[in-house]
Amino acid sequence: MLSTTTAQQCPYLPGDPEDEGRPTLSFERTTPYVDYVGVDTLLRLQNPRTDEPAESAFIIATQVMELVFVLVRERWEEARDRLEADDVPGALAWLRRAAAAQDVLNDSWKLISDMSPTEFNRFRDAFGQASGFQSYGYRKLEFVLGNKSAAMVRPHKAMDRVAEELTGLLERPSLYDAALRLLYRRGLPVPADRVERDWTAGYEASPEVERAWALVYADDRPGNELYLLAEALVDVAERMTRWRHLHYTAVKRAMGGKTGSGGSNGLTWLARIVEQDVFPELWSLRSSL
Ligand code: HEM
Ligand SMILES: N[C@@H](CC(=O)c1ccccc1NC=O)C(=O)O
Repeated sequence: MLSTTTAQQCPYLPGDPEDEGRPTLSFERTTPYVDYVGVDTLLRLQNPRTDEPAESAFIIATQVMELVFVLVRERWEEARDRLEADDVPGALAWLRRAAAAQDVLNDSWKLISDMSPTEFNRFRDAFGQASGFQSYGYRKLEFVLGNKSAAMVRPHKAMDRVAEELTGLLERPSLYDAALRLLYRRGLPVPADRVERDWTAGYEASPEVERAWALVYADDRPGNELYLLAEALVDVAERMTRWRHLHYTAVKRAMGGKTGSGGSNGLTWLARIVEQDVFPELWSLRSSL
């Protein structure tokens, strides 16, 4: 019963002779936790423009995804750098961690996946022309994966730092380029125009690259690190496509086939993106194995 609760039974009450081993309770200013994590700053970012509760969920889901985009990109960049350094086990470890972060990213759709058109309409006017299409965090992810397009830097031109970072990623080999360059160094018949090229150009699938991967798949023993690499890339690719598909379904559910706030024709445009395979040859080779 509550009334009989004594100081000894409560782990937080001070004055207990056996205080050691318990958490610190007094601080001069804020707590070190609030300082380190930036909790006050973080929570100041909650500024819904309407009273519709679904708007709060929409903003938080978007913010959560923007944060996890950063983690996924950092991990893919680590994996890319490990591949460029011929360290396949290192790359595999980073790809595994990236896939775990992608799982969290995909799970965060649950925060808004049941939003109805009526709820969405109650705050849709409030954000004007804002659209996820303008997310530079997402664009960086696409560039690191290898889906390059100079036109996609344009919306960010007025933000010098962002435009510079995007251009930097546009101009260097992607994660997939790094994997193909490694296959080449390991003696697989990757065509020369995939080993050195204008990295700003979009990736085009190639039958020769498919054949090179097929040679890797000929030895599926766990000791073949190139086979493990291929399958780790497929894990990443599948999760990316799943994100796009979850997005597509959320859009279909919340706004049907209406025009997007970013100016696209919405679902029709997003459907084309869902259909594009990530690391295309790693999927096409499965028809001939
Ligand atoms: C139910 C909620 C959502 C709806 C109705 C929606 C709607 C749309 C639409 C219609 C587009 C096409 C571009 C346009 O014309 O606006 C789009 C693009 C996009 N959205 Fe969403 N979205 C939702 C949630 C989210 C969330 C939570 C994120 C996470 C950041 C997000 C990120 C993106 C991105 C990155 C694009 C560009 C995709 C690409 O370029 O391939 N969206 N969204
Ligand atoms: N394109 C969406 C809105 C949208 O995308 C959006 C708007 C504001 C803040 C985040 C967004 N996220 C996702 O795409 C629409 O057409 O309503």
